[in-house]
Order: sequence, then C-alpha cells, then structure tokens
Amino acid sequence: MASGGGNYRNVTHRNSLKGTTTTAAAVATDRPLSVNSNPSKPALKNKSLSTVGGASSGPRKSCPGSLGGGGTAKDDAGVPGRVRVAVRLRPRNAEESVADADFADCVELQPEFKRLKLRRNNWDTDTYEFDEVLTEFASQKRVYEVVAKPVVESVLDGYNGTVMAYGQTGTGKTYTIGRLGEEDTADRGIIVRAMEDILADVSLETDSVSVSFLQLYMESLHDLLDPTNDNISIVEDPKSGDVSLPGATLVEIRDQQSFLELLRLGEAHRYAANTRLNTESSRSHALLMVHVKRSVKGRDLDHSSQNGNTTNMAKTLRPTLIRKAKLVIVDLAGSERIDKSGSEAHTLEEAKSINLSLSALGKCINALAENSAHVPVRDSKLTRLLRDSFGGTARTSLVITIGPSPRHRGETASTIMFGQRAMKVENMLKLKEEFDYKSLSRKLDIQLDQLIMEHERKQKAFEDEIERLTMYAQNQISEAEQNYANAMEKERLKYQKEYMESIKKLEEKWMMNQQKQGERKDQMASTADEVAELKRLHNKEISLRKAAEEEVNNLKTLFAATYFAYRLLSHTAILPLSRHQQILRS
Ligand SMILES: Nc1ncnc2c1ncn2[C@@H]1O[C@H](COP(=O)(O)OP(=O)(O)OP(=O)(O)O)[C@@H](O)[C@H]1O
Repeated sequence: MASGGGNYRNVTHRNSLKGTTTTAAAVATDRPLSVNSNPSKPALKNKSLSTVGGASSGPRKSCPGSLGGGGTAKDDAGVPGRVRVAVRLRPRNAEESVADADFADCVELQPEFKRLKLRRNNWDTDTYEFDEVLTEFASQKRVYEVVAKPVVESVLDGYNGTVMAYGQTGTGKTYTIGRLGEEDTADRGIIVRAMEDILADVSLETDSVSVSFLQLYMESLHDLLDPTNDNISIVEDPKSGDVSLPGATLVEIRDQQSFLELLRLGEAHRYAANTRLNTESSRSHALLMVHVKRSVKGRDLDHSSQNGNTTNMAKTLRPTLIRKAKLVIVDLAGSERIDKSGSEAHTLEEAKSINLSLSALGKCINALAENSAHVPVRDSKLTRLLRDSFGGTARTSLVITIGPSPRHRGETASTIMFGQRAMKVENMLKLKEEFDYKSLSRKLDIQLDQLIMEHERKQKAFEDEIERLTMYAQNQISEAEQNYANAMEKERLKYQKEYMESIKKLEEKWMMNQQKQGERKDQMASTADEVAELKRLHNKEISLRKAAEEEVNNLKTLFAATYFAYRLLSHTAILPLSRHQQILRS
C-alpha cells in the first residue's frame, strides 16, 4: 500500500470548513484539461439536447430498451444515449465568504433555462447550457433525482450506467456522491440513495446485488474492501469491450444497513490529505461498482407459448432470461493547480498522478466529442476503467462541480469545458441480457433430485405395499393352513374316535368271537384230544401191533429157526404143532 503524503480517511478527520487560504495565481500547465480555445463561442448544444432529452431524463418508461419487446440479447445495435451533464455550484465556504466578500461569484446560474453564465470580466459573460443546472441551494435529493435516478432506473432495466462527479478539488464531488447522511438523512449522497432505490426495486429471491469498492491511487487499483489487495488488474473482453476486475472483492448486498457499513469500511481506507483547498481532499479516484443481476419476469420469452404450443416440460426447460447491469459511481479526485493546493513532496506526486489521469480522461472525451478515429483509452487506468461509460454501452450522467470564487475562475472554466465536451459524447446503450443456463442447470439438478426422491419415495411406498400385501397373504395362508390343520385334526380326531369306537366294537365283537371261538376251540381241543388220544391209542395199537407183528415175525423166525432146528434134531421126535403155538402165544 502506498503511503506518504496521502492518509486514510479514518486518519484524517473530515472537516466541512475550509481553513486554508489560497493564492490567486494560476499556472496553466497544471490544468488537467484543455479548455475551449474560444470561450466566447456559444457552447449551446441544442441539437444534442433535444435528441437525448427523452431518452435520458425520462423515467423508466422512457428508456428505449425497456419498451415493448425491444432490447433483447440479440439486439446488438443498441440505442443512442448521449452523456448527460449537470453542473452543481457549491455555496461559498467560510474562507470564501471572507476572502471574496467584495467580489461577485464567477458564475451566475439560470436553472430555469438550464444555463450557466461564466463571468469573463465585469462586462462579458460566456453562456453555457447544461442538461441540469443545480444552484448552491439544490438539495441532495434533487441532485440525486436529476443526476443519478434516471441512470439507476436504467440499470434496473438492464443497461450499464455510470454516474460520475468531476470538478476542481474542494468543489463538492465527495459531498455530492459519497455523503452517508448519518447525522441528517437529507445529506445522503448519490451512492446511498442509489442503493436505496436499487434495493427497493429488486426482489432478493430472484435478483442479486453485489458491490465492489475500489480506489485508483497513483495508477494502481486498490480494493477498498480489502486493503491488502492493492494491485488489482483490469481485464478487458476483446470482443465486447467489457471491463471486469476479477481480483476485486465482491460483496452481495441484501440490506441498506450492511451496505452503509461496507461504505464506512471502504471510506476509511480511502486516501485523503489535507490540502490548502480541501482539508480532506481525496487523493484517489473512488469507484463503486454495483452489479445488478435480475431475472426477467412477466414477459413471456418463448413465442411458441403464445400459440399455446408450449408444454409444461418445455416451460420448465426454458432458461430464465437474466439482465446483468453494472452501475459505476465515480468520485474522481479533484483536479488541482499544484501551486494553489500547496502540494509538496508525496502530495505533489499524488497531484501529478491525479492530473495525469484526469488529463487522459479529458483527451478521450475530446476525441469522442470530435468523433476522432483514435480514442486514447489505454493512456491511463482511469480511462480503461471508464471505457464503457464514455463512447461505450452505458447510460452516463456526469455532475460537474464548481465553486463560486472568482479566484478559481480558470479552474471553473476548465471544468465547464470538460462538461460541455462530455455532453457531445454519444453512447450506444445496450441491454445486457443473457440466458441463465447455469441456474437452469441448477434448477434441473434440483428437479432431478426431487424426481429421484419422489421416485424413491414411490418405490419405497410400492415396496412397503408389496411387503404389506405379502404379509397379508402370508397371514391369510397361515390362517388358512391353521384352519385347515385344525379342521384336519378335528376330522382326524373324529375319525380316530370313530375308528377307535369301531375298533372297540370290532374288538368287542372279536372278543365275543374269540369267546365263541374259544368255546369252539375247547370243544375242538377236547375232540382233538380225543382224536389225538384215539390216534395215540391207534398208533399205539399200530405200534403194538407192529411190535406184535414183529414179535410174531420174530417168533415166526425164531419158530421157524427152532422148528428147523427141532426138525433137524428130532428127526426122531417131532413136537406136536400145538406146542409150538403155545410157545408163540406166550
Ligand atoms: N453543495 C454543498 N453544500 C454545502 N457544503 C458543501 C457542498 N459541496 C461541498 N461542500 C463542502 O465543501 C467541502 C469540500 O467538499 P468535498 O470534499 O466534497 O470536495 P471534493 O470535490 O470532493 O474535493 P476533493 O477533490 O479534494 O476530494 C466539504 O466540507 C463539503 O462539506
């Protein structure tokens, strides 16, 4: 972070009174801008004024891009929009009230004719016409309404916009642009009022507002929201010419209170110094960039839907049209004559750097006003940052601030000429619309997740139902089985009982039969015994007979043998046969 003569605003306390005296001497070489070489030449721009009046001054309805279906992303041509310039006169300060007590103001304002007369001397004046002429009595509210409000409304409609304050040091640029109005809300400057209007108009559900706050100090771009970030690079899109600062802190704003806190933080980091012309002179150009992103509602974008062809699905898949607009509010550091401001050492370096960048801006505006083929945009970072504001696509409103002191007539003239040239610059306003494919993709992702969840929920419900039905069926089956088993058991018991009874009966019958049979058997047994006895007797008889027959046979054999022997022996004495028979019988 650069240091030296410059102080942070939280170090140098802001004092609304000018305590310094200035010298009347003017050194032309320190002038940041080349003034009209022929100041007597009428500087009225009636043609341009009438051309632009409607486009720039009107409320949002008059904004060309907001008309009907015009100004879509495809509308590359844009609509012309001249840079509007208002002049604001600061009241005499305490020092001037004393020092210039005997002198008339160097300017005379005719707000009703939107004219400013710059005194050349006691007899001659040069007359200039501006879009708005704001006297020293103009309220902050009125200044906002005529200078910034049309631009803010244009930004809300999707166009880039710039509000810038230019003027000699100590003439009220910061007062006009940056007053927070903490003690008295009537003092609120353009920045605070612009954000109030923006926040009141956007829907925080569908739109977004984010800000970066920067200072261009000694040709390096510092982040006022993060002082460690002191060399932010400027990136230019070669095709569209869009300027972006990817390194800058971007803070989303959701309410005015947090925005005011952010402004306080940024202001505290801004370089300021006590110079002869301003006790708290801004030593840097401050840029507040407000990015407004809005989704386009109400207008049906798909013409097919007008024919009734669009399905719900097609509607869902249609990306939202979004408008991205950037409002740049610039509080330039004051142009100053180094001899008058009393800049020394580091403050001198700062003053040179300020004047150099303001001079580069003046050159660009001259080139644009004269339709030069070459516009030296790249000569300074300030002009690079503001390339869309002058000769670009933004609606630009400039407030030039002047003081009343005749001692600073030269600087006042220079400022007036800067304003007059700026009024000649014609921008080509373009609506910044694009389809929000990112959020469509996010939306589809969410829808997909929801569908998956819904499917899973249905699947689960289906599975639960199946399980429930299965359980029910199983219960029914088991109940039927149980009933069947019970019935079977009952049947079985019945049959068993019947069977047992029939068995019993059979047994009884059998018993009876048995009994009967037993009786019969007994009978049969005795018969059989008898038979057996008889058989035994018979057999015995047979065996006795057999034995008898064998005996007989034996006897016969014996008899025969005996008889034979006898016969042999008794050749002589034969026994009578009867004897033999007796023997046999015995
Ligand atoms: N319209 C006004 N009514 C009352 N006081 C004003 C008005 N304009 C400026 N002042 C006072 O004049 C002083 C200088 O104003 P301011 O700091 O805004 O000037 P500046 O142009 O921003 O200066 P620098 O370029 O040095 O930063 C401040 O004290 C401020 O309160």
